[in-house]
Amino acid sequence: MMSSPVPVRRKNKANASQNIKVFVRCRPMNAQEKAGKSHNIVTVQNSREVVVKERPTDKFAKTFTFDHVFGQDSKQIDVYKAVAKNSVEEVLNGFNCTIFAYGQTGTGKTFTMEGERALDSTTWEEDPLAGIIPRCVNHLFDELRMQKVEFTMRVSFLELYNEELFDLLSAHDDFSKLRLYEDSTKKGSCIIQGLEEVLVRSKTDVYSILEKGIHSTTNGSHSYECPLQ
Ligand SMILES: Nc1ncnc2c1ncn2[C@@H]1O[C@H](COP(=O)(O)OP(=O)(O)OP(=O)(O)O)[C@@H](O)[C@H]1O
Repeated sequence: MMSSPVPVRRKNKANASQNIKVFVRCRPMNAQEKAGKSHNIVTVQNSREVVVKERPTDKFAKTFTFDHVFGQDSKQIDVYKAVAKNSVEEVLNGFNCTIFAYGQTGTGKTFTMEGERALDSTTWEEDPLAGIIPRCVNHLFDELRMQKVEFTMRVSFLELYNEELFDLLSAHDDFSKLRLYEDSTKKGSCIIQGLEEVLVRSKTDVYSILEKGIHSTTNGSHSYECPLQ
């Protein structure tokens, strides 16, 4: 079993001291690990703690505490509700939020952020396997439609691979135009110059951008960051 921590940076007026949250999601063993008779080194002790024991015979174990721990049977909807739902609401209140999935290859970042498509499901929206990104989009558009406000939404999709930046929505193959700067006017922010920003009008627009971006990834591997602004 491996773990994939998902820290969430939040600016919350009411709780400004707690603007970063760290979650861990443990994925089930895959077929190869089962066939190889691998053993779990991580046990979910309760909703906040994992216990790591490198070998089953080890006497000593280390306990790590997080804001929330998701076990191997956790559902996409429950991860969304605990990790991202509040951030979407904060974005709608004018705050910037980032949801960042971190973990070694094969730990479940793509599964958590993007999700998968169940065979019998026609849209991202109804899909129980949809991850955090399509669920955020769904939530944002539903809320904005209910509030009947005028809005503009632009989407960028960026991959950081082997310390290089790739614009997944760019029509050109020349990635050298992408440059990363610290934003001197906003503390803690950065600017990616040259990054494509696509205007979107509906959930469907975003889902097709998501599909397009996924097809452009290097190796199908991602470093996932989902900035909500
Ligand atoms: N919570 C989960 N429940 C069931 N299967 C999962 C879960 N998390 C990951 N998997 C499965 O594990 C495999 C690896 O997951 P995934 O591709 O999301 O990893 P990753 O961290 O994005 O890897 P990489 O960095 O190489 O892109 C996939 O086949 C995925 O379906």
